Amino acid sequence: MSANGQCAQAVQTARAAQVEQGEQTPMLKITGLTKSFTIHAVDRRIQGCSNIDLSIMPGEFVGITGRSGSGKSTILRCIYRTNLPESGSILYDSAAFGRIDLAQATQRQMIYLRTHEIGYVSQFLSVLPRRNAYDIVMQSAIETYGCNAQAKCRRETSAMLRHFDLAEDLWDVYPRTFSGGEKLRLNIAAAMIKQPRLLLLDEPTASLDNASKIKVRELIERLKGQGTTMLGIFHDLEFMEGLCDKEFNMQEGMMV
Ligand SMILES: Nc1ncnc2c1ncn2[C@@H]1O[C@H](COP(=O)(O)OP(=O)(O)OP(=O)(O)O)[C@@H](O)[C@H]1O
Repeated sequence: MSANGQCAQAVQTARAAQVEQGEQTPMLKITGLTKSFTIHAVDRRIQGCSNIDLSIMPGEFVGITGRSGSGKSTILRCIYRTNLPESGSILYDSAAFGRIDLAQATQRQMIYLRTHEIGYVSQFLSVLPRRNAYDIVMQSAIETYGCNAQAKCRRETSAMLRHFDLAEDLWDVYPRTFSGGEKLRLNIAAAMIKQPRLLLLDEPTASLDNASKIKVRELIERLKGQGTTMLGIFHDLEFMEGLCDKEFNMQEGMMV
């Protein structure tokens, strides 16, 4: 068994003991998270988020709302570590590493977690060069099911692309030319095929029509049913209704 496999087994045993003793720990516990940005060109400091405390239990769906620029995405980017937190801790209950502070984790640990445990869907697709739409989702499937399960990966990839109504004549096209909604649907398909333990959703319905929003909602409900823990930012309050277990509002970098 690999080192990661042994580590994951030890973590599972410890977790089972906790559940037996009725001490379920949060999947994510953020304490005092602060992040500001320095814009050197104008010698200015801009507050992203300030002194954020937030706990999410396993399987919970937590929603964050708030005005544009209030710091919502900064929190998600600190968890995913595309922003390096300035202070505070982000304790994540990892399957492979046990309790790990994402604010302090190494790059190698973060790459492992992004590949296997933590998914991120943003309103923007970071397009990979020379990868067509099918290959992008297929790559996520291979990372999930392994390269020995090619047939299953192909089946799941096609099913996911069809679920999000991505026209088959776009499957072999580089997504650089896609519309905003097509890019977003592809992004969601690639993230959701992984069935991550923790899914971060940064306005996943921003440029979708109603039919696509319903499909996103269906998939979120399915993931929730499977026990995926989710933290999502939404402007569309109607979409959030009945979906979130807890809801927080951000104002000027603080959670209220
Ligand atoms: N990389 C960066 N460099 C400089 N300033 C940044 C950077 N990222 C975010 N900010 C600033 O931090 C503040 C919070 O940004 P953030 O993206 O978290 O807001 P938001 O609430 O997600 O907004 P929106 O709803 O419009 O996406 C904003 O004032 C923004 O200009």
